[in-house]
Amino acid sequence: MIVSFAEKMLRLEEMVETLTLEGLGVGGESICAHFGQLTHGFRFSHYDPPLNKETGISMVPHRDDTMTTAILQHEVEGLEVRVEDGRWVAVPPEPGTITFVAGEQFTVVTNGRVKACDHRVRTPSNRERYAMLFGRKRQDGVAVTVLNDLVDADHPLMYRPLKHEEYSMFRYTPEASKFDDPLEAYCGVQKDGDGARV
Ligand SMILES: O=C(O)CCC(=O)C(=O)O
Ligand SMILES: [Fe+2]
Repeated sequence: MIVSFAEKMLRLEEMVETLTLEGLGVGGESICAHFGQLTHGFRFSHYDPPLNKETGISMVPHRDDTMTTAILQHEVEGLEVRVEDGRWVAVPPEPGTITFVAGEQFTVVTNGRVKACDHRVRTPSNRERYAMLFGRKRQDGVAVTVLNDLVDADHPLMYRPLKHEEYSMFRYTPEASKFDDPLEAYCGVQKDGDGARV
């Protein structure tokens, strides 16, 4: 059963990614080649009632290190996403709904056109909570690169190839926490006088 569920999730994820990439003008062959370099996995999460009853926060704001993450919330609320004006918006745990959040790898692939989604878990009702997550990311050993279709005179290359295993080690270091955007700091193409890492 879990295998057939995973297959369906994969098909759905491919559909969401395809629509997004096609919408940005990426051709079918590039999308196929990109999909050929991905892998996927499931995670199940259980949250005790939040330790801090006042804030209700049980997962701090973060960006995923995936291409995309599909999130299924089971009955109890919690997922919140940060929208453009900085407000946090709750995503209700409606039965049968799946929320897709873009991860940092998708920002690289789309040459910065799709920003990774800031999200967190906050459960004001202080209830125990379950969620299921289906993530898609680049296979180990294969760097994440910008899709050529998304680089042109109006959209210069924004990211060098991202060695994602190395980045995940850097990502949680004290050095990385100094940056608002550690991805940019790690593999952003150097702009005038800006101190991006090589
Ligand atoms: O539980 C959720 O709704 C989201 C969890 C999450 O963002 C994560 O595990 O990265
Ligand atoms: Fe997340």
